[in-house]
Amino acid sequence: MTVQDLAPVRRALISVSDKTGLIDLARALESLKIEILSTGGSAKAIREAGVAVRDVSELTEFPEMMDGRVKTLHPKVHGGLLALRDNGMHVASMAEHGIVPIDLLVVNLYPFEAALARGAGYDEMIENIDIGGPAMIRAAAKNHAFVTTVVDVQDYGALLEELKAHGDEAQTSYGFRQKMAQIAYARTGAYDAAVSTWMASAIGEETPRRRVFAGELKQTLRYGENSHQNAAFYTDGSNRPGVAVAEQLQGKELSYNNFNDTDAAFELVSEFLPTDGPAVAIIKHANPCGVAKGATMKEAYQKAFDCDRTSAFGGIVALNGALDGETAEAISEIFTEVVIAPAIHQEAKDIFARKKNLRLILAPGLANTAEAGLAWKQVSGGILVQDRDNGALTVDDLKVVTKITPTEAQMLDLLFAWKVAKHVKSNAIVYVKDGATVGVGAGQMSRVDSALIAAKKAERMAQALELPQPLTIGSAVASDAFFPFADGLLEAAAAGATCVIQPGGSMRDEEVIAAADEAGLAMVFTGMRHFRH
Ligand SMILES: NC(=O)c1ncn([C@@H]2O[C@H](COP(=O)(O)O)[C@@H](O)[C@H]2O)c1NC=O
Repeated sequence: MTVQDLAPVRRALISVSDKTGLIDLARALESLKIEILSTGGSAKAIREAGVAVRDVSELTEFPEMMDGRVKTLHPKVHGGLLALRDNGMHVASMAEHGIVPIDLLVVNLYPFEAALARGAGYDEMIENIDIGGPAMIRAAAKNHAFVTTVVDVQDYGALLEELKAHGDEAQTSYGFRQKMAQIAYARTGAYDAAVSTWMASAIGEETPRRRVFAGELKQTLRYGENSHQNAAFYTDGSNRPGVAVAEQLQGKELSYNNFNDTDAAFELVSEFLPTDGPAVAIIKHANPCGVAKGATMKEAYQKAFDCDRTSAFGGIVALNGALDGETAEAISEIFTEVVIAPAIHQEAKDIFARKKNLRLILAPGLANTAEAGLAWKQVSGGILVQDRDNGALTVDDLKVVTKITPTEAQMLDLLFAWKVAKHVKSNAIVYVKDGATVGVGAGQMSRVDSALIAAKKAERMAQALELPQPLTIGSAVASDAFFPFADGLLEAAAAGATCVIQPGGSMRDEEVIAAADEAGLAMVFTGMRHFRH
């Protein structure tokens, strides 16, 4: 096979489920003197628009049959796509069997992903698995030395430009065909990823022997976690509310770290439903440095900010409700990288318009933290897959293990601390008072250190705010995993915590409970752990 840079396009086969842009494309191809072959519905639409088109069934001399399951699966189609135009034997076979070359394939597939999104039943999903389309795409893309393959409506414009760019005859360059072939294979790969992932869940296969992940480029990023790392953001097609589908209203492009931190902030604040009242989370390096509820959004922000004002500088702020003017004014007082909210008042937009660098993101509603799904993490040579941590508790799930039972107000703070601890890197210790974090210890290798660091931060804030004592005095404390020894719990007690929430389940639970009783603490067990790494 010799690769020609320019390949003529004299015949196209169009078979599209999504008919967007179809007529304009067909008209343009006709004006370029390209013969159009097409399948049932596509051919009908083209013909109705007054453009000349030949039915594939006329070419194959076979009717489309079995509800469209068989229409293009024929040697006259696949031979026309796959034949090497410079191979004598291929050319002879074409002549012998009446196969004509097909130089351009335009296909988009049965809308399997859309059927999945609307929760279609098993039989409907099966009928939405396209067979003939992927077969043609793979054939044409393999023969990109001669054939151009287009699978995305968004590429119609580039195709037409390319066809017109090389003189009077419609031709495409090798580079263009290669580029389109790569996209084509990624499309069929993503399609089969969606089919196999759906199938695993439909048949209750939790750990299928083979798994595929597919992504679509949302944007290239200036760099990754560090400036020497290339990076890009790919969406997974789930349309889950959050950073992937949110709209950026102003500010510089989100960086890799911005995406990561904004996601962490938004997932955390989404733990608090609008019915819980206004809530704000401030995130640095994927850990919260302040989370609070308030009577107003401004109050929630102020309380979150007061947890750790030093760390909040350059942070990511996420809100569970509308960003109003007074909250925007308060946020504007320090340097903030990103603000994300499910609604943004015009007044807030006007205030942030003065802060050109601040990235303002409008999310389409809160994330559903209870939603089931998979979480992926790359390790050397593989990918770890697990269920998303969608664990959630109510007061009824808690077991009081100490002599003292938490009061109703303490219970509320314990549950608040527990929700926050779920989003803090382990070992996580979170002190909460009156619906606001007052100390967060994150990512330490020792639980005792997390308890100590959080308490130290609270002391520092008390000094800065000129409070008579740290807010950890009389606080509720959450530990994301059990206390293996009493020492971590005693550190929290020394910091002034009066009630504790933790999973329980340690070999030394008895010892830890005895220490809690002796320190006069109320303690509840959740029976659920929230490690996060
Ligand atoms: N079975 C086949 O031979 C076949 N060939 C093409 N298709 C698909 O049929 C759709 C277009 O159908 P229509 O032109 O009838 O609207 C395209 O999404 C295309 O990928 C097929 N359908 C399913 O496999």
